[in-house]
Amino acid sequence: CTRHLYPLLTLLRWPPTPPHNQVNLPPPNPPRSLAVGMGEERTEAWWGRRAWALLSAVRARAPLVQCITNLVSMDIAANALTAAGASPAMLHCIREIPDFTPRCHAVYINVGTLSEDWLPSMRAAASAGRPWVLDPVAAAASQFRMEACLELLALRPAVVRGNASEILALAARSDSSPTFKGVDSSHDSGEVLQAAKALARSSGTVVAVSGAVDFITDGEQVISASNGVAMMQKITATGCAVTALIAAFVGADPSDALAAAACALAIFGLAGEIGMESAKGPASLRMHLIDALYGLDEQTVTSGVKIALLP
Ligand SMILES: Nc1ncnc2c1ncn2[C@@H]1O[C@H](COP(=O)(O)OP(=O)(O)OP(=O)(O)O)[C@@H](O)[C@H]1O
Ligand SMILES: Cc1ncsc1CCO
Ligand SMILES: [Mg+2]
Repeated sequence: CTRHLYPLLTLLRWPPTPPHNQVNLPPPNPPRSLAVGMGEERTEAWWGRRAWALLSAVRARAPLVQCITNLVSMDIAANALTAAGASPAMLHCIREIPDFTPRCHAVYINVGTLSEDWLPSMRAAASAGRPWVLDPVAAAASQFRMEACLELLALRPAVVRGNASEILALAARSDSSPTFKGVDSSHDSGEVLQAAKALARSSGTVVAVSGAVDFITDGEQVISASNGVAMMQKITATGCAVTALIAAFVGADPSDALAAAACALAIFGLAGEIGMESAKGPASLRMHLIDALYGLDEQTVTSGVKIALLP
């Protein structure tokens, strides 16, 4: 009898669904800040404890991270987030943003395969009131892309993470670099520190430059994170994946985006170092890095991350 009843109930729209505007859940509770020991001197040991506290918070809180990211990176970003304990959702349809984005702990926006169709979704998600993180892939590729990045930047991401060339182009607001190499960097991270600081100050966000050493700045303080292996550059979209991880860390504790970005970069690099012990090349490093991220324990993180506040 119930077999026949169900189609009938569906036709009668029973049970009734609430009106559209009541389907929205309230935004997630603001996570409890992990800002313990904030007054203490930020020694290497302090950073080790902080990195472990943040990774533990991601595992415990499983922050929901909406990712509007490029088509190349979707798989590695979703897998890195899941291995770290976060909950990724690759949604980019503008019709879904009013319902879905307010429920997220953080939003990740990446312009790697930008199109006119996706830009309105990026604007809407960045404006939804959730903490969000920008990856300005190949910012200097075209005038359209540079203008899109600058427009998104004006919507105040908590963190912008790019490679050295991307940060340099954004800081100069210029898409006409003679050394432009597409999604890859033609500069070292250390070369663009002043540009990163200037960009952080002018945009009011934390800026992270990845490379052999990652630098993270709010325009005043500069933090270095020196984990990672060069082979990570030979896996496409590792930069996109680490920006997604930064979004998860910000989602787990939005109170200190500078620390969240530094710890996410160091932890991702540490997973790369451990992964490299078993890898034979880029393809197996990709797999072992994700395994290592999943398996990190307290001892490995507290003794393995290399984070320092520059004088
Ligand atoms: N020479 C290196 N030594 C150690 N780690 C590195 C090196 N170069 C990059 N990394 C690490 O690799 C990751 C990706 O950084 P990278 O600067 O290559 O990003 P990206 O150019 O934006 O990458 P993609 O566009 O492919 O996503 C970061 O975690 C970074 O710390
Ligand atoms: C290869 C590539 N092209 C656009 S995005 C992307 C992934 C690395 O940034
Ligand atoms: Mg990149």
